Amino acid sequence: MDFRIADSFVDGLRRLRGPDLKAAKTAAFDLQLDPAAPGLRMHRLDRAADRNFWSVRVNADIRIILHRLDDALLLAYVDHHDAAYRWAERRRIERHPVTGATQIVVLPEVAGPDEGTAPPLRQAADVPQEPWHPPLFLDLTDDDMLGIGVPPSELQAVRHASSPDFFDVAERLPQEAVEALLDYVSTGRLPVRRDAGGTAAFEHPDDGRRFRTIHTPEDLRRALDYPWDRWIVFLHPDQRRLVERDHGGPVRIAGSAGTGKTVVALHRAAWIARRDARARVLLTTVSAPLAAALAHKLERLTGHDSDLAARITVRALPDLAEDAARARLGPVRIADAETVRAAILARAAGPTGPRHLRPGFITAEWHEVIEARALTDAAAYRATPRLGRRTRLGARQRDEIWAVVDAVRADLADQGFTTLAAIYTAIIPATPPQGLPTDDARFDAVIVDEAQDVGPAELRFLASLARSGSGRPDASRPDALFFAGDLGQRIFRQPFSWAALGIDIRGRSHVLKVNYRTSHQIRTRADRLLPEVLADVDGVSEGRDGTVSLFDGPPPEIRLAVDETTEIRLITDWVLDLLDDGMSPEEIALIIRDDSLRPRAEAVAAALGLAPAHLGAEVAVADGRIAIATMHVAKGLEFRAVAVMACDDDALPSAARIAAIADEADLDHVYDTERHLLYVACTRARDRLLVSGVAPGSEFLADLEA
Ligand SMILES: Nc1ncnc2c1ncn2[C@@H]1O[C@H](COP(=O)(O)OP(=O)(O)OP(=O)(O)O)[C@@H](O)[C@H]1O
Repeated sequence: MDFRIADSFVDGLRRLRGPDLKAAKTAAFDLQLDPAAPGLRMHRLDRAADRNFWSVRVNADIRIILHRLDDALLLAYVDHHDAAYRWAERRRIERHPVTGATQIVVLPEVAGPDEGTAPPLRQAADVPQEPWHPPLFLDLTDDDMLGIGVPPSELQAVRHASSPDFFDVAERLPQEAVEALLDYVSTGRLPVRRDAGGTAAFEHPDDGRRFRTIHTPEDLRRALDYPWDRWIVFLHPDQRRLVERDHGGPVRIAGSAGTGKTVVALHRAAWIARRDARARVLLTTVSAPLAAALAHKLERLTGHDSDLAARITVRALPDLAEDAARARLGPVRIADAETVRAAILARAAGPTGPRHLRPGFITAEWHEVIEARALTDAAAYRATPRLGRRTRLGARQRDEIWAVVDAVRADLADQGFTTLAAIYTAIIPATPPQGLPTDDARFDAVIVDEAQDVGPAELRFLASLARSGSGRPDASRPDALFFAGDLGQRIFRQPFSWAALGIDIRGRSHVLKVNYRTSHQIRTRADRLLPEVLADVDGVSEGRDGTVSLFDGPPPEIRLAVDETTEIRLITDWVLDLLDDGMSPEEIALIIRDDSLRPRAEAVAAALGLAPAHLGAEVAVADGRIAIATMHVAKGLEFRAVAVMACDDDALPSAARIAAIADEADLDHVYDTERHLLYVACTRARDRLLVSGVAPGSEFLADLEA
């Protein structure tokens, strides 16, 4: 007997509390163990249009709605008695006549006011005339719509849907149909239909979005443990394919913010570890707070499976490098940016320093080129392309710079410091097999999130961590390297060629297109900050066109105030409205460009009478507190409502950063990353977004408004 749960069951569970929730889970486990157990008091629902719906008594008030076939049970829904019955009476579970996908169809003829097909009629006399909006899908034939999975009963409603009411209709449609219709609205074309080729019931690729087959009690426990996290149980068919496929070499998953790249990376790690009971997997990312967030999510995904958890290492890239360096070199102390700046200044401005090169230029060259690539000798530096830094440097100038770099490295060593380049040089094996990390220290699969911010030396280090059958690192081995990232969110690193370092993802780059996080209105607005197609140095392009959000919400607000006090007041009022609407403080974040703007965010919290949670490596979101985060820290987080505040003309792009530019060509890099920062900040919002500043405001706001 096949046993499954539906996403609607998980949604129902999410609304239950305390003893009801516990009892519903217990009943679900009992059903899985023995659906014929007499204690379950199961009976067929006489008034349901679908004759396979049964009710199971959980306690005096709660009922599970079961869909029962001879050879399959599906936990379809759970709720208080009357609501559960009403749900079942209005639905039918059926296979789509054209696509073959199994769908939960809402029956229009008995639809209630919350799910009626026609908008209510208004009295012409007392309601102002609303502007007329043309139907969006009049040009589509029935066959077109059936081909994308619109249930036959919804053809009329879809045909007449216009932009203001599309999402009302969409609530009754299966996700695959909503996605295809939105794609049609944005591109004028229907997506090519996935041919499911005569799959059995519940085995169509789209069925995985809403039904999950449960094989063991452990499977069920995992699915019900955190019912509020749908991604743990239900994947989009594209996500599932990328997780479970043999890619035949290094692969990169792209997609704009909120399309589930991290979710795919997490599932991939768990999938590889489950597939091979001896596999060791590394799941890594670019900073410690992001790694902590990954570890937390992975724990949810793997549940109590301690063997699985033990074989998946989650660690931030800098920490991995430091661990490896310690193992090789003993205790290490890495020079921070300020120490490096001071050391360069002392050498470059001294009597032997180069005449025509400013210390600021050398410092940028140190970070962007020399350290990022872990260069150790002048010849390598001379031969290095300087992407993103277009000032042409002759061989003599490069030698002059190298002389400073050499001296600075020696000075730092005298002070007991090492540099990242020294670390990477020590830990990246140059000529195998000498210097290889032992096999125990390497991994069968290396999975990297936020890959857009990985630098060249880090990429080589990652490749060296991939284990192969021969005992040598072999990054081209299928499954060895899996990257997830978005070029539009590159905020730390200069671009560089992955192919030149032997990591060739050409032909293995995939773009996710369904945005689960951000409302249609917020996503389309934020997307205006970036070009439709971004390409990396190797010419691999990532298109953002055709991306869809599955829900809608209020349009984002962009407001400029005459001064800081007025801005603080307008944000305070905005948050008060949200709180009045029932949002909790911890669902709201104030995001600022950098720490210098923190007092303005604190003033908003104070005006609201709320304690702030200053997010960072140590502090997390806390109940009853409003979050304050810089744009860099906000990366990887999400909130129901976000105010991106203090977007003044000198804050974004950062005037301080622009003033520090030594190479005019760096201006592009600074502008790009500042723009990306605003994009990252705006896309942390699920439902509500306010972008504010003091007039005239950041020049980027015009793009958001355009
Ligand atoms: N299959 C899914 N079903 C439901 N929700 C999903 C699914 N996949 C992703 N999500 C949700 O979408 C949101 C964004 O997911 P995720 O963080 O993986 O996106 P991302 O592409 O990595 O975003 P970013 O680029 O901003 O880091 C999360 O709330 C996640 O739970």
